[in-house]
Amino acid sequence: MLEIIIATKNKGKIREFQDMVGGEYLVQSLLERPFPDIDETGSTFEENAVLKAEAVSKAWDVPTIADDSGLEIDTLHGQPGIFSARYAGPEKDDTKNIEKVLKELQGVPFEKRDARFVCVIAAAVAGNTYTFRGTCEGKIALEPNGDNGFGYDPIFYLPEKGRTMAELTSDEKNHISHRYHAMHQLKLHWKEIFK
Ligand SMILES: O=c1nc[nH]c2c1ncn2[C@H]1C[C@H](O)[C@@H](COP(=O)(O)OP(=O)(O)OP(=O)(O)O)O1
Ligand SMILES: [Mg+2]
Repeated sequence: MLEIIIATKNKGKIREFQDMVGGEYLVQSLLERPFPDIDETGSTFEENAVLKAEAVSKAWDVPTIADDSGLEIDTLHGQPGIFSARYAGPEKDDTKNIEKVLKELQGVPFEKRDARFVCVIAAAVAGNTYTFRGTCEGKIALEPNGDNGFGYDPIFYLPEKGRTMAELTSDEKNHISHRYHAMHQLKLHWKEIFK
């Protein structure tokens, strides 16, 4: 079976990639293929995704995809953006990150709470690297709801669904998410990249 590495230890991402890529490929993550933490020193999602994908593909010599993603909030001028994982501190605590967002948005009315999830996937294969971007538009809810998914899902409200991302089934999320849209772009180019 062909192998592909998903260059992350984030269990939420791993689950979603396994659902989206699994089947034809043996999908491995950095839980099975250990790798030291990679400093995300880039200033864009693209730069960080490339850093992660190239470091891991060089070390293991296996086709690798990496995901750099985050939440952009309009009234915060796009913050936390590439700093989403460590917004409330270095421990990458989802609950604390959510609390910080809700605090920053205290008193901001619903119509001014527009936000989007952004996902950039970098694919590093045989010395070449490609990036694909996907987004998902929504609103920051007034309080958390639901316990599916990960990260900021409990406060990411989807007006057309009438629910937060964390209230969707994984199957529903995997058909509308920023990660799905980035993955869809990658799949359109899959044969050229993974030949
Ligand atoms: O579907 C999502 N639903 C909710 N929240 C999400 C999602 N996608 C990204 N996010 C948030 C989580 C984290 O706060 C940040 C990603 O940060 P990011 O650096 O890409 O990931 P990470 O450090 O957890 O793992 P790694 O870099 O090893 O892949 O954005
Ligand atoms: Mg990270």
